[in-house]
Amino acid sequence: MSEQDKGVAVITGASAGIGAIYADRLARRGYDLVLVARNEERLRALADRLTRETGRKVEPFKADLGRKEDLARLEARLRDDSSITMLVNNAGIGSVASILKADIDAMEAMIFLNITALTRLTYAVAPAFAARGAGTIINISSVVGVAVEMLNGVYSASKSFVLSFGHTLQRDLADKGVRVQTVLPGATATEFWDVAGYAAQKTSSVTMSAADLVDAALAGLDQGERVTIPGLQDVEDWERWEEGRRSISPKFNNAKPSLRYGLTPASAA
Ligand SMILES: NC(=O)C1=CN([C@@H]2O[C@H](COP(=O)(O)OP(=O)(O)OC[C@H]3O[C@@H](n4cnc5c(N)ncnc54)[C@H](OP(=O)(O)O)[C@@H]3O)[C@@H](O)[C@H]2O)C=CC1
Ligand SMILES: N[C@@H](C=O)C(=O)O
Repeated sequence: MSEQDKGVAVITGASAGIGAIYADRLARRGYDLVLVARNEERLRALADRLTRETGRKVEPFKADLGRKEDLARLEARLRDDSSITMLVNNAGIGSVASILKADIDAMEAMIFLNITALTRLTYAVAPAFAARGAGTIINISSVVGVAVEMLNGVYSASKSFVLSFGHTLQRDLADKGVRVQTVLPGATATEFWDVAGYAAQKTSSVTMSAADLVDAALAGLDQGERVTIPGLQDVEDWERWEEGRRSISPKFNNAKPSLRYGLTPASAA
């Protein structure tokens, strides 16, 4: 790999929305690309345009990450291709339905794509990056991973998983030369909302463009942020939240239940 060569970025969910913008921006930053999604026609059109405009090598990789066989093909590629230097775990679907309206099979499929696929792809690439002492993993979570009551509960919980998983990846990979960034988009104007069942959100005054979202997320990566929340205006709000979470953590484990439960500890009985 030459000095200007950034290697290959694998982007899941690259046929539309946030993933397609990552593809554009990373090609312009000098990455060759592997673009993953189900819609091959869209992937090819994007790959042709980016190759024409940037001269980078761009490969469409048709895969339904909701299917184990397709996921396994991509896992193998991530394990075996030493030119891969970045994974953007972006593919995901959402819903606005409450538990009384949502279909359980659709929820299971969402869990598989948003959690299982993202986890398996990370587990495939992380040992290779750690062995090479370099690599970047970008996981797309959501602000609803924190503001969990805002959308469908399974969707929000899946994004809380991505945020928690990111914290421990950062802990486990910190001294291995592997960067891990977790991105929490707020409402962003993409087809996500057509799939989720609330298309009107795309034109709301608080909704960000996918271009602004990705440009801010990449600026956050450049600044060394581990968690990037493009819409949050004051980063101290996040820092206070994190400080609260970290300061309560050492207080949870205790051999005795709290006095507020009024129990006589078993050890004294
Ligand atoms: N838009 C928003 O407001 C927010 C989005 N996010 C997150 O951002 C990420 C990207 O979403 P966004 O760009 O908005 O949504 P889009 O619907 O615009 O894009 C989703 C992408 O994922 C791909 N995809 C969906 N299902 C599968 C599958 N089974 N296998 C492979 N690829 C799949 C789609 O391609 P194809 O159909 O061709 O397979 C598409 O490329 C998601 O993880 C989402 O949860 C987070 C917060 C807010
Ligand atoms: N983050 C968006 C969805 O995940 C939202 O804010 O609605």
